[in-house]
Amino acid sequence: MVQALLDAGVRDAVLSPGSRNAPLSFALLDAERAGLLRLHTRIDERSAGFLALGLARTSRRPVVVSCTSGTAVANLAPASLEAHHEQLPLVAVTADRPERLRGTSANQTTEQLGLLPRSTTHDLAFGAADPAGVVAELLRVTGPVHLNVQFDDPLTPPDRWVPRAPASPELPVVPADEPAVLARGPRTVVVAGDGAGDAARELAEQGGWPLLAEPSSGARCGPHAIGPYRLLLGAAERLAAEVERVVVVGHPTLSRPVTRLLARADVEVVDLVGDGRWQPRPFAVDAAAPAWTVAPEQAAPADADWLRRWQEAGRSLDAQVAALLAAEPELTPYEVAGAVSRALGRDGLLFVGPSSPVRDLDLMMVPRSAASTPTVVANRGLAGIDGVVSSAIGVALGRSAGAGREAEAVGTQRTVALLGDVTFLHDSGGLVLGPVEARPDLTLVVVNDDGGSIFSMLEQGAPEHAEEFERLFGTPHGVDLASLCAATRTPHWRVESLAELEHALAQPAGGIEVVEARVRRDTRREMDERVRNLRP
Ligand SMILES: Cc1ncc(C[n+]2csc(CCOP(=O)(O)OP(=O)(O)O)c2C)c(N)n1
Ligand SMILES: C=C(O[C@H]1C=C[C@H](C(=O)CCC(=O)O)[C@@H](C(=O)O)[C@@H]1O)C(=O)O
Ligand SMILES: [Mg+2]
Repeated sequence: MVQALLDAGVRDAVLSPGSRNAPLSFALLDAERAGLLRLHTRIDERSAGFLALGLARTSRRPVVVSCTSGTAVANLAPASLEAHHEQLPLVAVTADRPERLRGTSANQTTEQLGLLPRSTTHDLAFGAADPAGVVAELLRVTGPVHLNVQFDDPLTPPDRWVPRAPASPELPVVPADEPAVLARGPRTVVVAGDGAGDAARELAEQGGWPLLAEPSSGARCGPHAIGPYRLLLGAAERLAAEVERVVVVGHPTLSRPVTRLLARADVEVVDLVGDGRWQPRPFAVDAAAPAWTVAPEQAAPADADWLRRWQEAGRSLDAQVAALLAAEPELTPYEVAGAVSRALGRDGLLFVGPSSPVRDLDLMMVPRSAASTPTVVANRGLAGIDGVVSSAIGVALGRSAGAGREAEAVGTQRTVALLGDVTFLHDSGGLVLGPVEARPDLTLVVVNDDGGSIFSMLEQGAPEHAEEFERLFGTPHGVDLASLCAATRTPHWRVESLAELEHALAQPAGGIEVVEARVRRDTRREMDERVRNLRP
């Protein structure tokens, strides 16, 4: 089975300890000893799943996560769900008791098929005829896979196994789709959500249209990208009212003004479907194709000033946001996001957590040239706050040279993560690594406002809910992150000012480190309102 996984392109495996999965554990170690894969062990299966997800994201290979039977399997569900919504190749190989024990009160025995509901599932009977064929077939699907393997005693191998070097599988080459032709036509904007890719930027530049690109779109660069687009789409914004057509690419998830724009009855929506991961759309679509190109012979856009007006308005708002923040007496979360985005160059990679950090980055990440923009990735499939520390470690490891790894999937410079304090606490167990586990260079920038500030800026943050807010939504915790990091001997640096933060970012310690930026949460709603009320 492990040989089949190697032949299918697996080069990383994450293992959580157990007895029932011992046959697999020994075989995975044998494969590592043969230099054919990297084995990572993690105590917590939920962290293991998200570590594997991060590895799959940047290595662009299927990654195995393996565990014992029982509740361990259910702990892989969050990462498997995220893998489904992002169509990432997560291969859960779970150990099970033999079928004859199912439905009995045998120890650590439950119905494991279906525990990972959005995964292509196969139940492999003990001693099955052709496990390799099963694995090879399973790994041809896109998205998460659940291979449930019944193991029977004895669980420890009589001798060691010597795997053979896998034939390097030709990673599937997806043929480029023949693009459909799009008239230059009306006042158009291109919305690039998570995973959109460079096609969104290229189309916007072909059409002469403004590009409204989220940080993890892979398109937030070039002269058409409008940084503070979300403010320009705000309620009272004239430019937004003039939009007649939207080309939507990738998975937009960040802001209600974009959701409202896509839902407008007077706006034509053209969908660049790509690989179809996010179909069907939650809004009406007037035209869809896997690829689009602008008719070269078409006349110039109906409104020759359309792009220039967006660019000027964007520059005006950028300047106003900078002035507003400069007048703040203390470090703000917006400045943290801006400093982190400036700290990375072309080959840098930023993993951004959900909630306010990704939205602050959406406002503050000033678009640069395509040649100088770092890669930005996030778990936007379901925007969970779970597993973010582990996914960030996995993303960093997936970039580094490993067993049998070809050239870098993405960049070679440093990896930084930007996440909130509640998100960090939710997976601080991701910092628990054994003494021989591979450790990447990774700076985790934790924006600590002692709770969940996102809720302050939503309906539940309104003054009428003030009495219940902290207990139900703010969830202050008072955790001392320095002590928490000390427990795993993770270097920790607390900063209170922009200068300190920039200094910390310029001095990466090597290995996994935490830079804690202390900011206020009690002024967030009011400051957010002032930002949203800015007008070009
Ligand atoms: C697994 C999961 N649980 C709960 C939520 C709901 N949720 C979204 S954001 C958030 C709070 C995040 O707080 P923090 O990480 O500190 O970010 P902040 O908004 O304070 O910057 C919560 C609980 C979620 N998205 N995923
Ligand atoms: C808190 C959760 O997620 C919510 C976070 C923000 C979303 C939102 O409305 C952002 C508004 C904006 O920036 O324009 C909200 C939403 O999509 O409605 C998310 O539910 C959560 O419960 O996970
Ligand atoms: Mg917070």
